[in-house]
Amino acid sequence: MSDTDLPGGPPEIARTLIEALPFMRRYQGAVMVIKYGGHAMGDETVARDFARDVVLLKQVGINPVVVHGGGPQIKAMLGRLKIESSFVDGLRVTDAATVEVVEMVLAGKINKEIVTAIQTAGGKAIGICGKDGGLIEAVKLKRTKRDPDSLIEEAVDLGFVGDPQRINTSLLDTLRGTDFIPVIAPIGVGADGQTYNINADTAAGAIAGALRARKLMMLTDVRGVMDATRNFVATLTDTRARAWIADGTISGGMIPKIETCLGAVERGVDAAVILDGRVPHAILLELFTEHGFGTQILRG
Ligand SMILES: Nc1ncnc2c1ncn2[C@@H]1O[C@H](COP(=O)(O)OP(=O)(O)O)[C@@H](O)[C@H]1O
Ligand SMILES: CC(=O)N[C@@H](CCC(=O)OP(=O)(O)O)C(=O)O
Repeated sequence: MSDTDLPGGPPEIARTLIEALPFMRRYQGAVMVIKYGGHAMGDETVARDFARDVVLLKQVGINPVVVHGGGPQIKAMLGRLKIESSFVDGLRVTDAATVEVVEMVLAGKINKEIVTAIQTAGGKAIGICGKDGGLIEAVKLKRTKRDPDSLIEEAVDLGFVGDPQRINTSLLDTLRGTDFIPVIAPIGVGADGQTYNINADTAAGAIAGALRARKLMMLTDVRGVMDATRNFVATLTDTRARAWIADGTISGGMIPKIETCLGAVERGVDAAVILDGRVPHAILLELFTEHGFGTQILRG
């Protein structure tokens, strides 16, 4: 039997593994923060593949840290409980009843589902939220909006939406030398014990910055960042990103995502990438191929 009888068979698999080798060597021991968005985790097969990818990273000596969202799942639970919800610039306005549901869904249900998926894929995972070990110290997020008529900056009250002030990495540092993969729900805690709902992108960026991660990967439900004509862009600079936010090319949930990536590279993360988590093995394609897979956010 010749190689041509084996389309996508052993020779191609071997080539793929060989191509991955230099990247595996380059990333040996590196911390990779993976933001796993609520939209990216919808499908059961994709969720299983995600877990397998994370286990593979750990197996080859990389240190994945998973920070997850769960916006659609929070929406569904709030709907069942008949609690109304609204968003300002991609952030959920969070009152006392809402923050309770957010914590239940994120730190309870979703966090443990991801832990179970990783364990089922043969890895070891430990699920925590920003309260555990005082991981994410937060304060109430301050937001202002300019009134288009008077041009005066007005305060917008988002309720219990948190702004991470300090990331206590000691628990994550301890886990780094072990087999355990941390899975983090974006719930923060105030000095007074108040629970805060933190946008998962923001939490992932703060954690990636504090850990000086090699890469921050933001898994979402689009190919990457799209320009005004809806074409995929492979790289996006700071200046262009800000212009596109101002003219509406980038909107909604993509705004905190881009702001987070910009903040992370400023804080010393080598690369921040937005990629399609619905594509099977998106993480492996990003890390172990020459051209990567998503939109890379750059300074300048
Ligand atoms: N320029 C843009 N390029 C890509 N997506 C965009 C853009 N502007 C807005 N979006 C929206 O941002 C969404 C991703 O943000 P979000 O829904 O918060 O995802 P996640 O739940 O994964 O965090 C996309 O589904 C898309 O509708
Ligand atoms: C303040 C704020 O908006 N918090 C988010 C937290 C979850 C999240 O960010 O989930 P995704 O990554 O799936 O969008 C929320 O309540 O939906």
